[in-house]
Amino acid sequence: MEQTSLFKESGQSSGLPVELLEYHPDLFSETQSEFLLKKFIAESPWNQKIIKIYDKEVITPRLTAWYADAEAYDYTSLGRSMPNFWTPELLMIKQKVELTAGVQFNSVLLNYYRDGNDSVAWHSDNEKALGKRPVIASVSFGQVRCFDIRRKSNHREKYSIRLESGALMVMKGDLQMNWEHRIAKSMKPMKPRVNLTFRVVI
Ligand SMILES: O=C(O)CCC(=O)C(=O)O
Ligand SMILES: [Fe+2]
Repeated sequence: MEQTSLFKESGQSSGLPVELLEYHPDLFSETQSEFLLKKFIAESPWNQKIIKIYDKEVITPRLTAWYADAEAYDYTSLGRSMPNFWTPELLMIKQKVELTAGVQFNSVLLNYYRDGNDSVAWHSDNEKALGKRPVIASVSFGQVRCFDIRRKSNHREKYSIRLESGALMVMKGDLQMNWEHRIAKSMKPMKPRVNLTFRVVI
């Protein structure tokens, strides 16, 4: 079973070296973030996926939508659904994120956490299609949620970073190789949050 967060809210500094994680608050203003949050919630083609965990089918506790360049991926051979076409808002955000991250992305995964019951379990984004040391740029709109990080080889080595509305976090280097992350459920009342993770799929 998934647990609620064990960590104290530790502010904006993750404590991790910048070679692994960068945090850029206020990439988008409060007004812009509020506008984009509402637009994404209302207009994205949200899916709720069913995944297998230990042979049991479970419904993912959040909604997702994904977008990619038409030529970015051989979708059919990987059994993935067709991506959606970029919207003007996503292209605007992508451009801004690319300037700060210094990488050009060809896809984005949107996650919609409706309330404190929505979450993503411990994982690392180490799919083959992302390459060995992927740069993943994560933009958050809406409710501040805690992003927990733990070392794979020693779960006691852990960090937690509050992802604020309008902020950009860049994950890179060995982060996906040696660390896992999650957004835990919360007992506190939580308003909606939309997160965008820009990726390069190869
Ligand atoms: O919502 C977040 O901040 C994290 C999402 C995430 O880890 C993912 O999409 O792989
Ligand atoms: Fe992730």
